[in-house]
Amino acid sequence: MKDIKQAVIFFSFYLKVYWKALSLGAILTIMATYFQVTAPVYMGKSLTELARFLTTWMNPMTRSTASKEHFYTALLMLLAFYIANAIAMFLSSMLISKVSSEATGQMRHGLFGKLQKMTIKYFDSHQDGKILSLFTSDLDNIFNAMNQAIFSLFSNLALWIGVIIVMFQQNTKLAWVTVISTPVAILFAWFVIKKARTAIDQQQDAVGRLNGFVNEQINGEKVIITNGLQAQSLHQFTDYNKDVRQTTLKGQIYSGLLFPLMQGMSLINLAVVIFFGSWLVLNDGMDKAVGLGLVATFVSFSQQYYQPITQITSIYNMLQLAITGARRLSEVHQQDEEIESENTENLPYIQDKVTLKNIHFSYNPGKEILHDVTIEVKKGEMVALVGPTGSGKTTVMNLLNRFYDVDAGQVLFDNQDIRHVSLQSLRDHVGIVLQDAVLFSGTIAENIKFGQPTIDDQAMIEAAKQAHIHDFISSLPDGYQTKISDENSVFSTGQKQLMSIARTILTNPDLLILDEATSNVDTVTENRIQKAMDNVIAGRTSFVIAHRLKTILNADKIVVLRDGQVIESGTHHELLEKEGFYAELYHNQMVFE
Ligand SMILES: Nc1ncnc2c1ncn2[C@@H]1O[C@H](COP(=O)(O)OP(=O)(O)OP(=O)(O)O)[C@@H](O)[C@H]1O
Repeated sequence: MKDIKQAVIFFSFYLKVYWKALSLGAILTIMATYFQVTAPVYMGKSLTELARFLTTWMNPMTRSTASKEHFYTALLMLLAFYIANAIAMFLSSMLISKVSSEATGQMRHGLFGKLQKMTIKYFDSHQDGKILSLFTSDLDNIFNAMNQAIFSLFSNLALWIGVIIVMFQQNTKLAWVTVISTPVAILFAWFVIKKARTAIDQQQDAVGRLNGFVNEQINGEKVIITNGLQAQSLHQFTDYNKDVRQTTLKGQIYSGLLFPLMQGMSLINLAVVIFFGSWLVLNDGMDKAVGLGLVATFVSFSQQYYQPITQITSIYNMLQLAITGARRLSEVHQQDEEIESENTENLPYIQDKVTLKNIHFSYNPGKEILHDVTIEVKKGEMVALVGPTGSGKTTVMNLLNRFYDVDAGQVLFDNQDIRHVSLQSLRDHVGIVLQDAVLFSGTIAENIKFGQPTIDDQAMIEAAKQAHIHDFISSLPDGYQTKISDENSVFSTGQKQLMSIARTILTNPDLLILDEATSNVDTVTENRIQKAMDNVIAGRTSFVIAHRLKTILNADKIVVLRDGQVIESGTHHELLEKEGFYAELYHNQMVFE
């Protein structure tokens, strides 16, 4: 029920601007229904007129007065009503399709826009695949439901009500005979739908498990091949696949049962209507020609009456999927956005220092990750953060860029708390080089100039030179215009890293955060990356997350983190002399270098 309420709010929000088109669609549907339910009356009339004509014509006394005029008029009306019905249906469905595609476009836009305002916390805690499925399966389900199911639901409901009204106008007894079996049909349909739904849920779970497995295996293919685990992988796949096959079959059997079941009910009902109709004509003293027409009319009504029940039950799943999709999209819209403080000022350039002051921080309530952390970096200096995995180095970086807000303490640029400056100006001042270099589809030039497309080529080339990647780019046939997404231009991790360093150099950040990434590359590339990093760091206020201690020997200050606490800090030599945790880390690493 809560889902349905949420879906109604969601759809009303996106559909309210289309109220005129939707009202017109509704009027056209009602008109189409009127034509459709009135047509059988003319069919009956034409048969009555034909019977009357034949009776008059077969009697030699009255033959001269026999006329087919009324028969032709009724036939023409029948034809006109069918044509009018087809035109109104066509216009209405075109209108609904237009509204559906435009509204889905708005939903897609709204979703993407919302994601752009979302906190990093959201992306940290939601899998990429799940976010992507909002754009693919959820929006597809919503579009299909709006385009087919909602239109079908409305037009079938209108048809159902219309048929009931016209049937009772035509003949109450036959109308009761036609509708009497409805509760049985709905009960059957309900039972089958419930079974089908459980089976389809199981099928979707099985498909989800299979996809998860395939995704994991593709990502880990190198490990599988190196360890010769292909046969085992295939064996596991066979089990997942079997599960999907079995649940799909079960789901299809139940959902496939619905249509023939309703069709069967409709045919039984038809036989009952013909039987009682003929009985009524023979025993009710009705004019035989009128009676024949009436039975023919109710044969048609009986089919029309069952058609909406069959259609509505068969679109139930489609509607259910759209309701789920609307709930999932609504949940995204309810997520927190990045908090832009009131009275925000622009962050001035650093004059003296950047400080993390007595920081306490937790991602989730009750589990503090950083405990009273204080770190200071003077303008133009480099501070290196070192510590075992999970000690909180990346978390410090997240706080400096205000991806998360601190629980207690302050992040200060000079004496300015970053919660009181605009997010945009903070992000303009801070440049980040991440461990995993991210390149977007487009050319190399577009990637280096990312976010500042108007910058001139000379500055871009200069940045690439400082990042030690210019020579490589120049050696490519298309140089800076080489397409990143091109199948033929697959760049190495090191090359991607250097390009992203060039991008950061070009933004000329006031504060640089560098998540050192030299573990995945060969020694030559590692040296080039190191030189590029030295270039980007030179004279710049910077925080470096160091994984390899030999790269930060020249840092102005090394801060050692353990379990979210600063346990030591000083220069490399000072820390070695202390013979504490850092000295131990350093000696241990040097053994492997
Ligand atoms: N998004 C998150 N939500 C909840 N906990 C998190 C999140 N990110 C990190 N943590 C937890 O915070 C702690 C510190 O993690 P952090 O990534 O800062 O460590 P790190 O020193 O950078 O580690 P590494 O050297 O392995 O990158 C860890 O216990 C980690 O499990």
